[in-house]
Amino acid sequence: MTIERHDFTTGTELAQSLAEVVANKLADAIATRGHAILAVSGGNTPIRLFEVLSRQPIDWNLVTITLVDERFVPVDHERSNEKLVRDHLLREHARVARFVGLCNAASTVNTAALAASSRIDGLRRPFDVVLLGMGLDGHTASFFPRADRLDQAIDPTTRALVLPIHAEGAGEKRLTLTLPLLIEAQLLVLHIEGADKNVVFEKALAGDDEHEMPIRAVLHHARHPLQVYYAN
Ligand SMILES: O=C1O[C@H](COP(=O)(O)O)[C@@H](O)[C@H](O)[C@H]1O
Repeated sequence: MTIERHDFTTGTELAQSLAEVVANKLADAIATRGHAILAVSGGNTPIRLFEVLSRQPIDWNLVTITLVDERFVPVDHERSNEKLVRDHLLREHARVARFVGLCNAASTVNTAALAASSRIDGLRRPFDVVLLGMGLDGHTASFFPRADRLDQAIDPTTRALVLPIHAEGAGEKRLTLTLPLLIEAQLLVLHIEGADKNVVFEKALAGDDEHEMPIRAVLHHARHPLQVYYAN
């Protein structure tokens, strides 16, 4: 496992620096392959980053944005990661990007996962940029400790793309991209803010049990150095 750590005094400085790095990577992909793919996390941490990123002057009409995970709620629900992306990232210059969500009007999380798998299967791999977050329980994407499908979700050899997943600590049922899609990203970023998350991250580095702290599956299998962006 190789980690490259980037520490910042404030979340604002982090957002500015990371937004430029992500935009440059997307612009490189556009120059080389004609389009770029960005997969982002939900939750609260990326809001400031999304807003700075949305103002980066790149060819957003050639960028596809998707999610690493989603809560199985209506897409206009306050806890929807899609809503977060629509409100904070798909605006300014980035409003013209193509968005591929994980939720649809499916009546069950299983059928939503099947539909999302076929949409994700249509995207070029490896993704150019994957932005991960981490919860205080050591989850990333929707790889929660004790989740019902955690074994398959963090299997680096699984052929599944999107899984329905449920865990006690996760609130609603979830949809998650599986580990292979994340670890093969050309630029893989873990974005964490706050001293409490830093403590959790140090604990993850100090142990091996991926079921206890599923973020370790990313640490163990990332194909390129994991870029850790941290602000107090
Ligand atoms: O539930 C989720 O939580 C994590 C971390 O969120 P945060 O609010 O602590 O930043 C997030 O990475 C994930 O995408 C989201 O679904």
